[in-house]
Formats: sequence, structure tokens, C-alpha cells
Amino acid sequence: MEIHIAADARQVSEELASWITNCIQEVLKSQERFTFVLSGGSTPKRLYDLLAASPYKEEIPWEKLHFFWGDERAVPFEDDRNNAKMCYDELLNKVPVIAENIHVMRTDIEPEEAVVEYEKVLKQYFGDSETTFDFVLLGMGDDGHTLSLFPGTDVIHETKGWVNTFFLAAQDMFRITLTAPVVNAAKYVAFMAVGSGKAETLKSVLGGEKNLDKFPSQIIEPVNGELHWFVDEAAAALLEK
Ligand SMILES: O=C(O)[C@H](O)[C@@H](O)[C@H](O)[C@H](O)COP(=O)(O)O
Repeated sequence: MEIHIAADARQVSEELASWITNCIQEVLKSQERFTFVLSGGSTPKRLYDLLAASPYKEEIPWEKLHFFWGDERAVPFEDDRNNAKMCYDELLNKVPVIAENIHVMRTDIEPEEAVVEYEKVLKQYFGDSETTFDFVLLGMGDDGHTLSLFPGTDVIHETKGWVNTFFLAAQDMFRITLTAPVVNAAKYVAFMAVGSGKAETLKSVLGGEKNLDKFPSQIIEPVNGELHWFVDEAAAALLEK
């Protein structure tokens, strides 16, 4: 695992934009397509904004990229809480991506149906191969969740299925989420976490004892891939030097 600490949120986004661009270019030297899992939440907005502008916009071969989501809030696409909408607004509508290569978690059908459909899409891409996505971008909530793997939920411990859904009572909505097995089979996984509000949790997730029910982000451990954390000094303040 590698931790990249930058001065502030803006610099974290800049470092990550440059790192992702480099990662895409390297991976595409030996294959024709690059599969990229986008994250919702507020933190990646600035990163998406950067990727959609010079110089990254020109440096990334967008037509070779295939997009997926780590999780989705089961609200209509037009709803501002919809993760896909945010990613379209901030990134996908601004770059020359091929529409057929964008795979949203559908919220216009029942969540259970959306899960079956998404699993089907993922199986078409990755079949039974040991490696799944080329790159997964993740956020970490102040409570230690990642994807829609919230503290105390059963979905944290899913060992077989790649996609799941459950009703998140605290937010009065269904969530659709990738599970740990499919993310842990990715080549590169990068968390992005900024701000002092995440410092205590980050310390527990990275330095504390394993307690997956309390800190679901700890379950992310790529089997053969690389794990990176991109954080700012405020979030990293309590990490041991
Ligand atoms: O839909 C979601 O809520 C996200 O995908 C979630 O896993 C997010 O990444 C974290 O909650 C961090 O969110 P912030 O970036 O807003 O802190």
C-alpha cells in the first residue's frame, strides 16, 4: 500500500489526475481498453473537473476508456444525489467518451433487477478472469464506509456476488454497490480522502486493528493489484509519521 500525502484538497486532485493519466497510458501500452470505476460523493468532483480540462483532456485516449460505478443511490438519474448524474455533469459530458462504453447502475428499474443487469455486464467484460477492473476510484465516508459498504451492513461480507443492493434506512433509499471481491480483483485501486473530518477514521482504517464491521474501508485489499491512498495533510494529521 502506498500513501500519497499532498498539502491540500486541490493538490490531492492534481496529483491524482496526473497519476491516473499516467496509469491509463501505461496500461494501454499492452491492451486495447481501460476499465475505470468512478466514485460518487463530493470529494472527486474537483478531480473530474481537472481530468476534463487541459492537459489531461488531450492526454487521455477517452475512446479507449470504459466506465463503471462503484455504487449508486437508487434515486432517479435527474436527482442531484444520483452518482451517475454527478459524474456526467463533472466529467463524462465534457470528454469524447463513447456512449456505449459507459455503464451506469440503473435506477429506472427495481434495484434487484439493476443488480442482475450490472452483474451481467461485468461478467461480459471480465468473465471468470482473475483480474477485473484496471482502475477503481474510491472515497471514504467519515464513518469509514466505502462504496455502499456501510458499517454494520451484511453486504460488507459478501464473498461471491459482484454487485448487491440493500435498503439504507438512515438515508431512506436503496443502494446498489460493487462488493469487495470484484474490487479486490482490480489492478489499481485508489482512495481519495481529504479534510480534518476524516482524520480520526483514517487513522483507524490504516493504523488500527482490523474491524471490518466498524471500518468497512479496511476490506479493500487488492489480491494481486496495487492499493493507493491519496490524502491531504488535514486527513493525514493523525497518521503515525
Ligand atoms: O455514493 C456515495 O456516497 C459514495 O460513493 C461513497 O462511498 C463516498 O465515496 C463516500 O461517502 C465519501 O463521500 P465524500 O467524498 O462526499 O466524503
